[in-house]
Amino acid sequence: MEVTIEEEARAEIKIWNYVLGYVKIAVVKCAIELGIADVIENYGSPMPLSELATALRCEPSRLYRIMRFMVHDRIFKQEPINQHTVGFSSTPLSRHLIKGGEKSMAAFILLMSSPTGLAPWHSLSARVLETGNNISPFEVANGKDLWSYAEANPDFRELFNNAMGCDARLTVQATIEGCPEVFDGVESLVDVGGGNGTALSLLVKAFPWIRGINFDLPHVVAVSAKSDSIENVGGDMFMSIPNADAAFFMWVLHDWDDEECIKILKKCREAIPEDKGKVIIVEAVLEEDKEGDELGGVGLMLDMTMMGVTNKGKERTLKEWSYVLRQSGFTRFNVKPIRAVQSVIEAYP
Ligand SMILES: C[S@@+](CC[C@H](N)C(=O)[O-])C[C@H]1O[C@@H](n2cnc3c(N)ncnc32)[C@H](O)[C@@H]1O
Ligand SMILES: O=c1cc(-c2ccc(O)cc2)oc2c(O)c(O)ccc12
Repeated sequence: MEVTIEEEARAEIKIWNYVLGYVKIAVVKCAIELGIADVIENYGSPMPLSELATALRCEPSRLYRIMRFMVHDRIFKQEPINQHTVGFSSTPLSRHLIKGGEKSMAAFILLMSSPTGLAPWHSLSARVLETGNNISPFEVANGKDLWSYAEANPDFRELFNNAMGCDARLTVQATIEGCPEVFDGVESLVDVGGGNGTALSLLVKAFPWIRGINFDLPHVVAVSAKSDSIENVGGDMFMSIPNADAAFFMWVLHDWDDEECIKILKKCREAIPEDKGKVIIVEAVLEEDKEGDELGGVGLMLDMTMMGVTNKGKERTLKEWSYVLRQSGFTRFNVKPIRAVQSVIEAYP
């Protein structure tokens, strides 16, 4: 088939985007480390380069080049201050770079751009080969699987748990806004693999009738947030799960293969009441590839991440979720899309 000049031109632009693909994460890492988004947000009106450079103690011409890149990528806006000067302003995107902000993804970006975060990507091809077995690129690079490595390295554990907390804040907010009815009548909720407790603390705040149990590996809950309405319980979800009206799983089942998910979900069935119990699963549901479906593209990148960092984890289609749930003894389920890469799946015994 004939290739048009436009197609060839688009291909060349696209290949340069792959060649220089690391630049975007390098620049946002730099912006987070310098605190650029924090300073511009606090300034409250368009901030001139000279003041930004002074506040951050940066060399103005190099800071200008960083800002020019981020304005081009629509991270910041450039707006006139007067006839002669322009200043930089925040955008919804730049607010994700504010450290500790409620929409912050800063800790996630710091995880992904850290040496440990980048290490898995050097051995993805080995994983795909027939000889690749079930050892993840993460384990090849770090000598241990993700969970054992996190247990042995407190600094990495904190980086990882803080990164997951970033997503939890955004996704739980989207869940609360998108399908609050899921939590009606739920008096006790166990968050299985709840990490540092970010998700559960937001859920009990939004739905104050819920008594929460944050359940994770013992070394994780040892440093999880403490509160009156949440009990932290350490254990292994493959062995047993604390009893509750409902079990909540966010970004946990995609870390495991079907057989492992079925084991976990069978333990979960034992933990919830047969009549009014349910599981609430917050995970991506992959769909057929649709042109321009940006969220679908994020789901597929997440699937690559699962291939890189877990030994057997993967993202699942609706058919694959249906298989896992039915094999675990759940008779019916529904899927609720929310404003996130994940959807909310409610499944009943
Ligand atoms: C990707 S994180 C998700 C954390 C949290 N649900 C969130 O979305 O922010 C997966 C969690 O599963 C936990 N986990 C791994 N193996 C586990 C096990 N055998 N029993 C209980 N939790 C486990 C990890 O410690 C980690 O906190
Ligand atoms: O988005 C992620 C990223 C990771 C990750 C990346 C790099 C590393 O060196 C370790 C972990 O892990 C994730 C994960 O386990 C998960 O359940 C969801 C998302 C991510």
